[in-house]
Amino acid sequence: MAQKLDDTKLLFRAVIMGPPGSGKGTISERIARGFGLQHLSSGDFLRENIASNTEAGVLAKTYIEKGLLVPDHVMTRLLLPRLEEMTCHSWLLDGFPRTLAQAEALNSSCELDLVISLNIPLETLKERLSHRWIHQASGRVYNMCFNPPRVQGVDDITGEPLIQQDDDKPEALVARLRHYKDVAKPVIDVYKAKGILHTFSDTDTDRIWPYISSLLSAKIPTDIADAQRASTH
Ligand SMILES: Nc1ncnc2c1ncn2[C@@H]1O[C@H](COP(=O)(O)OP(=O)(O)OP(=O)(O)O)[C@@H](O)[C@H]1O
Ligand SMILES: Nc1nc2c(ncn2[C@H]2C[C@H](O)[C@@H](COP(=O)(O)OP(=O)(O)O)O2)c(=O)[nH]1
Repeated sequence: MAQKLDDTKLLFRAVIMGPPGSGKGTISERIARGFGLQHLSSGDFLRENIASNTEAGVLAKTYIEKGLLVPDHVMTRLLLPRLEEMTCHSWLLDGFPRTLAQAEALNSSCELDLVISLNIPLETLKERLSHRWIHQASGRVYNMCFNPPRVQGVDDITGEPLIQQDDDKPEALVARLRHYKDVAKPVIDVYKAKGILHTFSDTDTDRIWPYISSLLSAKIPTDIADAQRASTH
């Protein structure tokens, strides 16, 4: 159940998990908009730290550039203080935890209400990522079929060129998806054992979304959603 801080404030904490391309970013945006949860993306947070040259950002960059996960102690040192600042907010974490060690660290710092796991067929992931283009500075994501930019090849907001990440290219994908499975399995098992895991399987985000939306409507009391929407707008 949502954690009660005082007589008036209820908080809701959720995690969204899934392999690269499963729609975490797309669905997180819809949840943030529809239910007022603050969307915290580990990738965006790392990019902000890299852009502002923080000590952790400089260190993280050396791993990301090699296509490696950032070490657990760096991630937890970055993310947990950020979550501790959010004591008055309901949030949705995207991209963290990715490993068992990260899940254990998160577990000792807060209690989660819900974990959404996206289980999308491999062929669909390959197809989607081969069409994914991003605006590198902001992390804004486009798909040339699903949500294309207004002008082909350029970011809607800045007009800067879009790029395709090397690890979204077909030759890197299969290894990346296999690696995700190996690392995520024990994390998923932990949340399953806690009884907070909800798994969604389909080839289309638009078909999954109504189920996620009704789950959240049932789990998030209306007064939390209203209060969160009011505080984020
Ligand atoms: N929880 C984490 N633990 C370790 N490294 C992380 C974590 N989150 C992000 N990273 C690092 O930052 C990079 C960018 O993360 P981001 O989530 O934006 O993209 P991604 O790995 O391409 O995944 P996805 O396609 O699922 O969004 C990752 O490739 C990884 O190196
Ligand atoms: N064709 C198609 N593309 C989709 C669908 N849902 C999301 N996408 C696109 C948006 C992105 O370009 C790409 C991956 O989605 P994302 O939200 O970035 O996923 P994730 O890597 O954060 O998990 O796929 C979908 O349902 N169909």
